[in-house]
Amino acid sequence: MQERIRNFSIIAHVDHGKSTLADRILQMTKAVSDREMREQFLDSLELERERGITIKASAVRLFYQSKAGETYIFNLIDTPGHVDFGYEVSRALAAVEGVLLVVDASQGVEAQTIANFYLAMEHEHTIIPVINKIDLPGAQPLEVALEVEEVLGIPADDCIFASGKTGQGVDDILEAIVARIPAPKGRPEHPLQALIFDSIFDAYQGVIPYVRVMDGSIQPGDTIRIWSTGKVFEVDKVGVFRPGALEPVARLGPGEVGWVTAAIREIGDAQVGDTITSAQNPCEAPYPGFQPAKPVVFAGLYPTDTQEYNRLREALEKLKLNDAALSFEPETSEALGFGFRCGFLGLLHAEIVQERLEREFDLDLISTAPSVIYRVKLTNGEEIEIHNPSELPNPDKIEAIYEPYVKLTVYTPEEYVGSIMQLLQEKRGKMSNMHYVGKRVELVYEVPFGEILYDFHDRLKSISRGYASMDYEQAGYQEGDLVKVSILVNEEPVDALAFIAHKDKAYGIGREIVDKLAEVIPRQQFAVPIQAAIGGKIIARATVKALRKDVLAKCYGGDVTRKKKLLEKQKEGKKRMKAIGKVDVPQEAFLAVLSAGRD
Ligand SMILES: Nc1nc2c(ncn2[C@@H]2O[C@H](COP(=O)(O)OP(=O)(O)OP(=O)(O)O)[C@@H](O)[C@H]2O)c(=O)[nH]1
Repeated sequence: MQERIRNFSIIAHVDHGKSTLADRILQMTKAVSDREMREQFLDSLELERERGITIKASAVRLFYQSKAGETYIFNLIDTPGHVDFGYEVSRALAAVEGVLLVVDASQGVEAQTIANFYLAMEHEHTIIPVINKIDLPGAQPLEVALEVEEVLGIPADDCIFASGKTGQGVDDILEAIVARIPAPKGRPEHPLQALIFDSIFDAYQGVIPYVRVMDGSIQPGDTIRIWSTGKVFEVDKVGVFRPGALEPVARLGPGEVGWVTAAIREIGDAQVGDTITSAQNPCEAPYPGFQPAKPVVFAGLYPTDTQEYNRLREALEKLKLNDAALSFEPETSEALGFGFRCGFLGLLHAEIVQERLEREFDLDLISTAPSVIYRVKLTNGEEIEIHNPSELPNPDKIEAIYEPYVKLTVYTPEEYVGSIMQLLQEKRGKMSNMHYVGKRVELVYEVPFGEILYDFHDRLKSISRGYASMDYEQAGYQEGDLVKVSILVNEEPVDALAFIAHKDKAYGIGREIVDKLAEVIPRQQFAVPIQAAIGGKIIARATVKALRKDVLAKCYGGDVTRKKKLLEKQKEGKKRMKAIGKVDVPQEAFLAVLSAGRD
């Protein structure tokens, strides 16, 4: 039985066609009938479908009848490709023995192709290179196969040419999965050791951990222990993933991928990365090698309606269960009231969390501009971490400020190298390596993380006509000449608008922000000054001019329904506003810092 199991993931640079290929595999293994088939079947979140990207890894069990006539169980774990979600990729990889490394035949090897390849190598997985989208008119499958050989050291002959769209070559992929990927090794007679690689929260069943059984087996009625918390539960059901459903089975043996219900109510009791073992006969050690997700970007999330604070907390708790990388703690802002400081893996992650909170939990939120984590050495010798720019102490208390750096790898055709180097210089980057791989160049830089957080990726794409790609990893802290810029609206400092910037850039950014705020803050009955300041010194100012007439003035004595309509409309418009003193400030204003001074 165990020798007929194949556990694998699909990894690729973003948009190289993982989800489409997974769809085709589902279809060709008859897991989904042609009638049920819809595009990107595994992307079950509404948001994933709309954005066309995969956010969460999902698992599915398939049956494949090989050309030799034997039936195999395939457990396919789909993974996201965006750099923000690298954590999900590493979790998925801990649960499989092999990967399909998908490379777009018209784009070739890109930064995340390389990064994902190394992740798979670290796990010592079998790698099946798939040159995908060969149906495209611009496809150059042979050249890309040679590039795979040159850059990654995988023989070009190992590559399978395929199209997830037309299905061409997909049967070769299925045969290669059987032939090249080893069966899982687990030992049935050993004590249970199961790795939690994902989990969901169900209102009725509680936390449902998704597991990969490493050793031993698990079945209903077993008493299990969660390794890190020591908590004990009785297993209610176990099962496997069928397309669109959780299907119960009698037991999960070594090498199998499935789910467990055990009336686990507390969200913290079955964390991703933890190990489940037997309470009576525990394994010796937890499954190693999991990197806990570490948020690197922080932003405040506040309900527009202060009454919704508790609902927001509950929503965050539920979401966290489904998203191991999310962190949050209560925060109060003078301007925005009670909310949460939330930690994310990157900006896309932050955006997605906010959208999911609003859609799935029907909340209306204001978010502050995301910021990196600064470290500050105080004059009294103490060292603190700053997750929120408004918390930065006064300059006289600060000895040094340190900002996070990333090791940024850019992979580009050689003709764009000049402009990319210029962009990196502007971002205060320092080159640490550059080498040619055929006609492509790999640039490695150390850059302040805060500098590439906002629009760097867009700018890189635009100056290279979409051909350059990037990947980054955190690379420690370095001292920086940084200052806090406060923003004052109607003479009042607004804590939620404060930001930290390099001294040389602070003036420019401050200028742009006050101009932007003056644009987006609606006119009031009175003129509203907007100012940027460093310490007590005003560095920029702008004014929101006073309204000339009030909305109702023109229907004075007129039609009552029209008047009502106008008031309704005004209320609508207020939805995403926060009153700061006497001034209504819209959501856009809090994000003004994102677009200002970045180019
Ligand atoms: N012509 C052609 N287009 C394809 C093929 N496979 C995928 N595409 C298209 O490429 C785009 C990206 O495909 P996805 O399957 O969503 O890519 P992905 O790698 O799963 O993307 P993420 O989930 O965001 O990482 C979509 O517009 C697909 O329709 C293919 O074999 N041929």
